[in-house]
Amino acid sequence: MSAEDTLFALSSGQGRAGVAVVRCSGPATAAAVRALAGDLPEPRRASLRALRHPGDGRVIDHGLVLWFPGPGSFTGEDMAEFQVHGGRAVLTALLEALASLPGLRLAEAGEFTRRAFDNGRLDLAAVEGLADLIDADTEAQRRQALAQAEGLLGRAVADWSARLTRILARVEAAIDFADEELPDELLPEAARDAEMLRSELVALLESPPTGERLREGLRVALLGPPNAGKSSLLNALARRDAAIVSERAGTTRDVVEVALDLGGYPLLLADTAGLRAAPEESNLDPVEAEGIRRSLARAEAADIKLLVFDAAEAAAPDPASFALLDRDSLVLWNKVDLVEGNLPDSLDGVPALSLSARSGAGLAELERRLLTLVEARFEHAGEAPLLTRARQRAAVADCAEALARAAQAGETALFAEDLRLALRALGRIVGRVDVEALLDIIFRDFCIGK
Ligand SMILES: Nc1nc2c(ncn2[C@@H]2O[C@H](COP(=O)(O)OP(=O)(O)OP(=O)(O)O)[C@@H](O)[C@H]2O)c(=O)[nH]1
Ligand SMILES: [K+]
Ligand SMILES: [Mg+2]
Repeated sequence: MSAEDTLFALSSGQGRAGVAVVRCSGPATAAAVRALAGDLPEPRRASLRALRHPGDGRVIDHGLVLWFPGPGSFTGEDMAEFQVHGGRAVLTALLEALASLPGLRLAEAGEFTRRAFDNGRLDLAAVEGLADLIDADTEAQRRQALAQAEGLLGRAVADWSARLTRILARVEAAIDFADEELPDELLPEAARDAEMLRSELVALLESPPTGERLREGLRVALLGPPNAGKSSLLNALARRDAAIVSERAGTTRDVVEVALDLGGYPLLLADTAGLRAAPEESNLDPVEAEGIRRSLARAEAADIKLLVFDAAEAAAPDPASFALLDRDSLVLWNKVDLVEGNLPDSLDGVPALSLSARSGAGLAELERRLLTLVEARFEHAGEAPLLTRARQRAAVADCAEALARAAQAGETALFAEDLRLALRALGRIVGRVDVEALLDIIFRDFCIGK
């Protein structure tokens, strides 16, 4: 597998389509275009050509050819795109024709992007953003992924690294010219600047993990006593029968999770087993007891808890569920179709909504309230979050720790060493150092043709 190989692959989706795109990257690209299209079209302009099989000259299809000479291409190498009719036989013939040319081979998953990275066209954080952009299901995910793919984190890392390098230069000058006349301020200034950077990084680490949640989905859990209608609400919100509903208390055992797009935000909505007070004392079916254990774990991990009660029990809500109420929750009085009169609009200071999973009353209001809660989580500075993955967060934490150690270092030489470690941690974010082990993991997430 050498960079001398020229890669090709179907870059649009698999299966029949109106138009399919086949990409090619590497030194033999120009020869491949000439072999199929007869000539090399003007760079970066779509040109209509008959594409012929180089073996027997038969016309495979008429299509658009785009020629992107390196290094100004996506991969940094010579590249071409063939846009042809997306029939299976057309693609088989075109891919076969390309494979027959010397120096060309089918690309592996993520290999185009890997070359873009190897040629310095993208840093590692941007590669991750690109993977997220391809996977984005909702509008908010798309915005965040695009900002990452366009180098948002890479620019921040470049700024932090430049500041650290200036600090390190002063400390190294203090070491190298220890015997000479140096300004007294050199080391104290370096220490002060290092501390300023450290506190900025700590503030970033302490901000909520918005970026990670936006990639994975905000975790919303439906919790409450058995038969309150949690599974019915899950189905109503998901608009499909994802969970089993029955009049038997204790129907749901395992956590049932559905992915929802709420106003452009990704949610992971979980239905859980009904909670009962002191399950270990009542002789509960062990399967249901395990279900309750899982419900409580889900409550713990949830970003937002929807506590569902039967409206008939609003006067004395079940204590096991009541115990979970906190500022991250919303109370739902379900089955209002069965009760008369108004229900309290809060419970222990937590806002409460009245609704009916059966009639649909109040569901639109629930979605509005939920969206407000979700927006409050995501829209804190109005800007795209810098950190979107645990890997990036860990590297920033390593950098901040090294800076904290630097502040404690008694000796100038140790101070310099910690600053170098801090710089190294930043280099890991963009893939400048310690990159080999990571690459396979990151590029594996891509599909062939990307
Ligand atoms: N009348 C009325 N019945 C409802 C409503 N929501 C749910 N039910 C009924 O209440 C019963 C229990 O509903 P589920 O959705 O299974 O309740 P659950 O909270 O998931 O129950 P467990 O999984 O056993 O904890 C079923 O017979 C539902 O049809 C509602 O809004 N109005
Ligand atoms: K039930
Ligand atoms: Mg249920």
